[in-house]
Formats: sequence, C-alpha cells, structure tokens
Amino acid sequence: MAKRTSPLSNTINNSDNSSKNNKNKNKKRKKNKNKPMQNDAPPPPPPIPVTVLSGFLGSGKTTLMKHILTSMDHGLKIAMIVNDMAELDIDGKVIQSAVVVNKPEVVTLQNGCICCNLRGDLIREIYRIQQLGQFDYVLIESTGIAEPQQVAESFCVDPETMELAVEQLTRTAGDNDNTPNVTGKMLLNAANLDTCVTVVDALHFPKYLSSLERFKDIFDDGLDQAATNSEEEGEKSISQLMIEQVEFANVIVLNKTDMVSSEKELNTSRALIKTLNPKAKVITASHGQIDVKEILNTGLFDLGQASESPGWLLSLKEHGVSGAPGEADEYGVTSFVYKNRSPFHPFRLYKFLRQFFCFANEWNASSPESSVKKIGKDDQTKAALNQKYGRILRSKGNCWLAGRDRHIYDWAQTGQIMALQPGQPWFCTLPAEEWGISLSIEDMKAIKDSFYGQDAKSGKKIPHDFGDRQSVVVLIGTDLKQEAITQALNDCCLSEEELKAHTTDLPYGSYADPLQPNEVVECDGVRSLFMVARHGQDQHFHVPRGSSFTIQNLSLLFHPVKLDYNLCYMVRVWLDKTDVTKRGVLLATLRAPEYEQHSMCMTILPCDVNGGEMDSNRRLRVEVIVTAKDRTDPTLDLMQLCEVHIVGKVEPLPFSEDDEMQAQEAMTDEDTDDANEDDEACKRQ
Ligand SMILES: Nc1nc2c(ncn2[C@@H]2O[C@H](COP(=O)(O)OP(=O)(O)OP(=O)(O)O)[C@@H](O)[C@H]2O)c(=O)[nH]1
Repeated sequence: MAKRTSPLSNTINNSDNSSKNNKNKNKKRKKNKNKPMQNDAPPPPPPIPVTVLSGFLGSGKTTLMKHILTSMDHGLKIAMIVNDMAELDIDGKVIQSAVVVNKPEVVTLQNGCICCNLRGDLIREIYRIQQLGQFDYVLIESTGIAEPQQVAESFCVDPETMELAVEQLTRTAGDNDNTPNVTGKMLLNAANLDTCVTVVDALHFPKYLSSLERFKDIFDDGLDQAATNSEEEGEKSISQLMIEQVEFANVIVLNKTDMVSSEKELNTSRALIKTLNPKAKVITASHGQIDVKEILNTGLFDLGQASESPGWLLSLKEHGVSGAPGEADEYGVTSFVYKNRSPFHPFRLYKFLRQFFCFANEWNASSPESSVKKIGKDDQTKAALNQKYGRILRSKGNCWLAGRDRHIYDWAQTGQIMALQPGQPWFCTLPAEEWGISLSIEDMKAIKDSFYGQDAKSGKKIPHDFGDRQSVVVLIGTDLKQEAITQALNDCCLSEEELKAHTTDLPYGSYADPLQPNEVVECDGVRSLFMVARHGQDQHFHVPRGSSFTIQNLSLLFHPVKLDYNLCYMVRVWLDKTDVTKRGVLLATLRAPEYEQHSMCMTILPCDVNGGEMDSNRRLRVEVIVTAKDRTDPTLDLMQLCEVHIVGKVEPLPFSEDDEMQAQEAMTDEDTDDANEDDEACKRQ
C-alpha cells in the first residue's frame, strides 16, 4: 500500500510562506527556547492563538477546515479541536499526518457541546496543546448548535469553569507524574481567541431566517453526538441560533455561493448579514475556498466589542431614531428604531404581534407542526401582511408593558419567534446607588438624561411622568414599511386618556394580558414564579434540572362585568405533563363568582418514571365550566371571563433520588384520588 503523505507536510517544514506575524511569533518561540532559564524552570510557552469556527450543520465548516489544513499559505502547524472527529476523518488523509506529532492531535470532545458542558474540557485541551509547544495555532470547530459567545467566553473564563478545568488537570496529573501542577492563571494565559468565524449557507440563509422549526427537528442526525446533553440548544429555533451566530462573528463566510441562482439573491443575503452585524467582515466563498489569512492570525477578536457588534445594538446607540440608509437599502434590507413613552397595552400588543410571530412560551411547548399551525396564516393573508408591513426578520430592544410597570421587558424576536421576558427593574424604581457598581460617569449621565424630555414649545428640559420607562425597539427586515409599523405599534400603546388614568401600582391583571411571560421575582434570595392562565390559554412552564417548583397559591380573578349572576361557574385547574396527551392531575376546583384563593403546597420534581433526573415541561390548564342548563349567552367568551394566578417557589432540589421517587408516587396517588372525588362532585351538581 502506498504510504500516505500529508498535504501539509511541506507547509509544516516550510516557514518561508509564514506571515510576518507568524515569523515573529516563531522567532519569539525560538527565543524563548534559547533563553537561559532562571531556577532551571522552563519559560512558559507563549499563548497560542485560536480561531473558532461556528455555523449551521451542513453550512460547510468541515469543508472549510479541510481547506485550511491543506492550504499552503499559512505555514502553521495547526491543532484541531472538534466535537465529532468522524465527520472530518473521512479518509484519514487530512488528519493523520497533517496535524499529528506523536499521536493524533485532533482532539474530539464528545457527549456534549463545547459551549456548555464541555467548556472545562475545552480549556484543558487547549492548555495541553499549548504546553506541547509543537503547534502554532488551534482551530476549533464547534457544533451547529453551539453559541459562539459562550465558546468565546471560555477564553475569559469564569471562576467556576476554571475550577473545573484545574480539577480535571489535577486528576490527570494523578495518573501521570509528568503532568505539571496547574493554576487558574496558567490556564488563562494559555490561549488568545484570535478570530470568531461563522460559516453561513448562502442558499438556505434567507429561508432559515424565517423558519419556525426547531434545530433538532431538522438536523436530528447532527445532534447524535453533539447535543444529547445540550437539549436547550436543540430546542432553539433555527432562526434564533443562526442570528446569534451571525451577530457574534468577526468574519462571516457566506459559503455555497455556487448554489445561489441569482446575484440579487446573494446580495440580499449579504445585505441581511451586514445589517445584522455591520462590524463583521463578510467573505463569499464556494466550497470554503477562501484566503486562509482572512481567518487565521487576524487579531480581530475582542470580547467586549463582539458583544456590542450586533446591528440592533449599534442601531440603538448610533442612529437613535432610525437606521442610516446604506448599501443594504439597495436590496430592500432596512432597519429603524421604534420609540414610545406610553406603555404597550398587553392585549393589543399581543394581538398585533401574533399576526406575524409565535410567542416563545407557546412555541417551546408545541410540536413544530402545531407551531406553524398556530401562526396558521394562509398565503394570501401572509402576502397581505407583507404588503402592508414588509418582513420583520429581527427585532430587539426593551419595552414597557402596562400593568407590569416595575420591570423592563426584554423584547427579542428572531424569525418567527417572539419573546418578551422581564429584565431588570426600571432605574426610576431604584435609588441611584443601586443602579450598578460598574457604571461609568457617561452611563450614569445617560440614565439620568433618560428621565427627562424636552418641551415641544419652549424647548425646556422637563421630567417625564414615568421616569425612564419607555419602549425602544430596533426592527430589521426586508421592505419594512416604517410608517405602517410605527402606526400599528402606536395603536398598541395606551392612548393619552388611558395614560392619564394609568398608575404604576395597579394590581397585576388590571389590563387583559395574554402575553404570559413567566415572571420570576427574586426577593430575599427566594425565587418565586408567577403565572397567569386562562380558559383555552394554557400556561406552559419548565422545571429545570436540579430544581423543584412548589405551587403555593392559586387565586381566581373574575372579570366582574362579564359575569352573568344567573349562572354558576366552576373553574378547574389541571397540571399536565406537556409530553403526555392524556389529562393530568387536578390541582384545584375554584368556584365563582366571588374572588377565591386556594392555598396549597405541591412540589413538582423534575424526575422521570425511573426516578432519574431530567428536565420537565409542564402545563397548567384552566377549564371554566358553566353549570346552568340554559346558558343564556352563547357568545360568552370563557377566555376573557376569568384568570387564575399561580404563585410558586423555584428552589434547588432538596431531595435525594429515593425521596424524589416516593414524593412523585405519593403525589400521583393523592391527586388522582382528588380528581376522582371532584369528578363525582361535578356529576352531582
Ligand atoms: N455545492 C456546494 N457544496 C458544498 C459547499 N461547501 C460544502 N459543500 C457540501 O455540503 C455538504 C456539507 O458540508 P460540510 O463541510 O460537511 O458542512 P458542515 O458545516 O461541516 O456540516 P456538519 O459537520 O454536519 O455541521 C458536503 O457535502 C459538502 O461537500 C459549497 O460551497 N458548494
């Protein structure tokens, strides 16, 4: 059999082609090697530069990696870290001698994802490679579901991850006497993140951006290795992941250009990318054929800058009111900033947004088919909406919701998924000394300024009635009709009259509020989860691994004007497992019309039938039953009739596995009995 030769063997020995940087680096390395040692301790090798490659499954990462490894241009000895070696090791040719010194130096990190549970392993491996002193560069291929920001943060490691990595190294040292003792500082000095690259499939990019599908539903095969332990990423929508990857990169390789049918299509994709991340360098490529110097030793990465490079953030900072026209406009890609000092009426906002998007809490709990069905617009309606408003592909910002006046709500929409989550309190609700210790003088000034406006007539500075509360949202899309969207969003806000009557201390539920963000309130270290469920509007929630959720109180709030006092109402609250179709446990039967409270203590544990720990998805379902025979009003809207407020506590798991099993069994038996009793009672009525 003919001996395989490495396509890289020449480049490894041939330093003539090295870039200036690398020559200097190599000189530095040699210099370090020859330097007399103090105390006989060898000088530590210099930090090794790293490029991280992200991008969707199938976008062309492996093809690009192979191109880098076989390229003659960089003159670097590159070690590679991949999540799954099998895909790269197609014929062994590229790897076996190209990057191998004594043993294969392609490090495979399996059963997880390097942006989450393998972060410790990643740091440990980079450290080990750097200590070998035989490589000039590290190339990391992350899985399609990895979030580059999290991988990048591994290089500015948090103390917990560092501890983990040190612990692992110490354990290895136990097995092998030659392994040095390692400190956290040594690990931190082992590598520099040089460039974050995202590979984008030019053909599928626009389609994926507006996809409602979950990553794991489309790329199930690709999750075998990489995501079995990172369900959360697999649960994300394709559009969410894709936008996160594009927004964080320094260099974006728009690959597979040979598959795009027209120049216009390609330019539109490029314009979209430039709008999502104006600071990134965009390179077009076919089969990953790029000048490798564009992604190696660029020195482009800066964590602080990368976190600030998303287009929406720049739009907020730079444009203030609306996006500056640019190259992107030529292809119909536009962005603008929406601002309003009146809060959104939650019901109106929900109704408007629901025409275009699926809300994250509904989407998380449903199958992809049903998510699509929920949006459920026929082509004609979609076309009419596009005609009227354009296509909103990304929006991000903060908003003020009437009736939820204490917290800023984070507005995050990617593709067809919309999320509104409570963030930090408005600054006006806090004393200035609690605004944050790391705020600069400019930040403090900007916050104070946001409390004031200008009188339209006199131009004088006047304080806003509601402090810094306002909505500021950046919208990015194609053919956006700024006026129509602005008008529609204005119509969702409280009118002048309504605003006059509005106060920020109204009880929760003063406005019809179907947005249902699960509100986690933290007070004195206790985390409480507050939810509202209505008939026909289930409340989905998630009991995370390692914690329990205890329902403490259910209260029933009827809408008095909608009540018909000749009728008798009964409200049942069910707890279902969302992955099981049959009815779950009956938590309570509440009777109307008077307001009713139901105190209870029921702990939901995230364990499966065998007692093994897992995440749990649950659903609170409210069923309103009108028990009079002759229902006088057939149009009675049961959804609007009442709401059930549920308050619970989220805590770390206090039990052992055995206790969990027993508690779960006891809970199931008890509640099935209750449910049967209630059914009997209902029949008797
Ligand atoms: N036509 C065309 N095909 C390409 C191009 N780049 C990659 N491919 C093909 O697309 C398929 C997927 O490419 P990969 O390089 O394996 O993609 P990947 O991102 O590494 O995929 P995963 O490893 O599954 O995440 C392969 O069959 C490649 O040969 C390109 O620019 N044009």
